[in-house]
Amino acid sequence: MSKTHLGHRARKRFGQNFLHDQNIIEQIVDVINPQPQQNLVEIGPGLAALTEPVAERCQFLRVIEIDRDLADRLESHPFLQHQLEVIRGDAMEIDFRQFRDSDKPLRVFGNLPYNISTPLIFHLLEYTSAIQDMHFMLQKEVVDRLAAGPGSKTYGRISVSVQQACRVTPVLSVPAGAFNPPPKVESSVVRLEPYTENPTPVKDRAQLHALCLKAFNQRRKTIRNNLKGLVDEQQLEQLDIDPGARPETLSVADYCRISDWLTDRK
Ligand SMILES: C[S@@+](CC[C@H](N)C(=O)[O-])C[C@H]1O[C@@H](n2cnc3c(N)ncnc32)[C@H](O)[C@@H]1O
Repeated sequence: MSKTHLGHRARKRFGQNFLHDQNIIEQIVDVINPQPQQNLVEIGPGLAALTEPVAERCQFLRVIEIDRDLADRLESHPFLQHQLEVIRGDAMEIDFRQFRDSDKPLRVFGNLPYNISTPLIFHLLEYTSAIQDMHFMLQKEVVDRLAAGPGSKTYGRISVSVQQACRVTPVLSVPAGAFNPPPKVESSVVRLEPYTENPTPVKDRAQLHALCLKAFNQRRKTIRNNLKGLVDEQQLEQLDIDPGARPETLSVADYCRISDWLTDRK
């Protein structure tokens, strides 16, 4: 356990790095831009660094917190009690469709626990039809991967899967000193906006995710080799894909074409 912050010992296993820099907190809340009556959900409110200023602007919000001590604190918060619905549990197990409201599209935000940020993003991709936007603090390295285009060293499976579903915009760099305890890495805030009119539709997202896992398994190998047993060379050519290309040179649209071919073949 690390040093105390507001009387709470940060728990490593829950990825607890609490924001304490008021200037950065204000910048993040400005980026989220919460409005009265909006349907907001925060993942990992912790000691309410973002919760308080967001609740001030939107009047009511739901928060999902796994740490029982922190959930207790939030439920008895001196001035937020009536503005919060505290959901105790693991965000990875939450069906976000339950928060859908036909008049108020869901907005999700959070300073995410870095130890589960990638699986959590994949979990949230299952609910993009119910979500208007997401703002997350992540390791800078993860934000770079989310935003990377083909040909870049950081372009990989998560870039393809997330960019297929969402517009990705890195919005703010945050130094380690803004947190208590400071993480060992740099952080960034990213905005993810699920497409309403998708420029790269795909028939089955689970198929696309499985395909990308295989395609990027060995980055030095060609796409022909990585997809051996799944798609043969001739088929790749028919799909207008060079079988000798490396996985990081294929576009999101290329992966969607292969994925749809696999789906149709089932
Ligand atoms: C990086 S801290 C951020 C805390 C606070 N929002 C802030 O910015 O100071 C991550 C928070 O997520 C909570 N958390 C960790 N794993 C979680 C999970 N699976 N589901 C929900 N909350 C989780 C932690 O207990 C902690 O409060």
